[in-house]
Amino acid sequence: MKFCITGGGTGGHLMIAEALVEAAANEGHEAIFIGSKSGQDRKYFEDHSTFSHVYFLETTGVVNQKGLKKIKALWLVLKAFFASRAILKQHKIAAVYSVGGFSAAPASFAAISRGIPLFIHEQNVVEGRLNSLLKPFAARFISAYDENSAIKGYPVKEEFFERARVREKIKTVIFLGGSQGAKAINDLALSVASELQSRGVKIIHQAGERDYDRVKQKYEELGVEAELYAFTKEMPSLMSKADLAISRSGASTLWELCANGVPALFIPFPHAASDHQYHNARFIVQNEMGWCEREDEGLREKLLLLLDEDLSKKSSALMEHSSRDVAKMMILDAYRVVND
Ligand SMILES: CC(=O)N[C@H]1[C@@H](OP(=O)(O)OP(=O)(O)OC[C@H]2O[C@@H](n3ccc(=O)[nH]c3=O)[C@H](O)[C@@H]2O)O[C@H](CO)[C@@H](O)[C@@H]1O
Repeated sequence: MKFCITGGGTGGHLMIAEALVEAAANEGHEAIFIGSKSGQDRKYFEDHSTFSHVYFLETTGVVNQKGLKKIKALWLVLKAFFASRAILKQHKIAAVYSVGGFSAAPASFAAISRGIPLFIHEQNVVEGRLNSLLKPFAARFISAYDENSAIKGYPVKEEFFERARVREKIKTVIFLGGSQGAKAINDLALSVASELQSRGVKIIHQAGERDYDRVKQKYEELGVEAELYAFTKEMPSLMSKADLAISRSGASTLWELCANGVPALFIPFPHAASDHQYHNARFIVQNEMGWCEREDEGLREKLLLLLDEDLSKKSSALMEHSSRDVAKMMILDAYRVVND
């Protein structure tokens, strides 16, 4: 069967697109991609991907624009909608899978207008605006936070499951700032680094490209040995070494920690759309699988208090809450819906 996978803008959406195209290929299906010239879509898929064809249309976000800019953005979406209709027809697409983000709009509306089943993957607890708008027209709306979702769980790479283990005592802490790094988390790490070292707790720290040099220098000044990264491709092995994470609550990171069994103190990015990182983290807290604190709430003391916790209950609960092969299940489910 031929799929079209659409959406993107940031890594959070594009990684799901990547998981889906790989799952589709493993099941013997073909997939094309429709994304945008803006955002990171081209960086991900232009030169190298499992997609048979990739299209990057000229679109920008509509929601946050005003006045003339909004009209121009809508005009671009309209042009891209007609281009997407033609692409879907040319490739005889049987199903469109949206991973959200503004670049999903043209191909999603094109699917609806052609009567092609539309499937949506929502990464966050708070629905994106486009996803909410399209939900009533979708054949499926997949969300890891919704008990009624046709597929349970979040597409996470197998390596995170393979290296999973139940955590008990805290011997290693990992600080994670999301794909961009987070200054607030870097500052927190530096404020507790000496104390951690004196208690024999090892530090792994992903600081982000922008703040890397400053953080490196500060660790040197403190005389603290930390395993420091700007951006790393070794996330599965680094997470597996850690017993506790101090992390932003971007959806992919959150579910990777879950799959690997690493309990976390989440510190949500305060400016995320509709505060969605806070709500992602609250989902974990409500299920008694971790902690969440706002950036400004005496974080150092709270972190130090956590160091004596026995993590085994939370760690086991996280592992029980994650499902393997979610991307594969999404593809199998879409195939069934289309062929029923
Ligand atoms: C600021 C913002 O709005 N971010 C959003 C963006 O997340 P963003 O893409 O920033 O963050 P996520 O946590 O979802 O994903 C980050 C991914 O990058 C990987 N990684 C990170 C650092 C590193 O050094 N190496 C590495 O491989 C992580 O393992 C993870 O797989 O999309 C997500 C999904 O819609 C949202 O939940 C986030 O809130």
